[in-house]
Amino acid sequence: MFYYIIAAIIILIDQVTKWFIVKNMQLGENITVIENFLYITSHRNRGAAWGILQGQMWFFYIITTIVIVGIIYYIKKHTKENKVMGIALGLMLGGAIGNFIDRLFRKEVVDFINTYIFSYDFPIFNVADSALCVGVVLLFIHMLFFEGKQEKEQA
Ligand SMILES: CCC[C@@H]1OC(=O)[C@@H](C)C[C@H](C)CCCCC(=O)CCC[C@@H](CC)/C=C/C=C(\COC)CC[C@@H](O)[C@@H](O)C[C@H](O)CNC1=O
Repeated sequence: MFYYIIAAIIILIDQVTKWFIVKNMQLGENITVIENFLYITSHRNRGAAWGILQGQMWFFYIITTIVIVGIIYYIKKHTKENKVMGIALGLMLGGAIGNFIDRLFRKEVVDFINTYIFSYDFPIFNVADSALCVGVVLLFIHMLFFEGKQEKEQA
């Protein structure tokens, strides 16, 4: 249950930040937060990461539904003993639903976090993307660490 609360908090923060950007910024408007590193830019993306598959909304609905069902199944099945796994899945669930809401009601995703990592202009993203990425990374770290530990115990 606790992991769904993490997802709900992510969805809330994601939707509130997107609502704020849509309400208070013109499309393309740019606010400098940290010169040459972090900007808030009002941006829209009708695709997935790096703008791939522009406009393929049905594809995104299907994939996101599969992702959401898969995460809920995993939360039910595998998070009795794995708290870290549960937190990772909760973050991913919140992120997936956050972008799903945008795709359903706006037919595009609102992005606004514009960073330059080592002067590479990383694609503009949002809170939902961040939660998805942190969740994915956490899941990999946990699987690497936990699987390793399990094998050691069994060995
Ligand atoms: C984060 C997944 C993208 C997110 O997937 C989702 O919604 C999921 C739930 C549904 C998708 C239809 C299915 C996954 C597609 C896989 C994918 O795309 C490969 C991703 C790799 C990933 C490593 C884990 C890179 C990261 C990139 C970015 C995130 O940087 C923090 C740049 C984000 C910007 O391009 C921004 O414009 C994107 C826009 O917000 C819409 N977001 C999505 O489609």
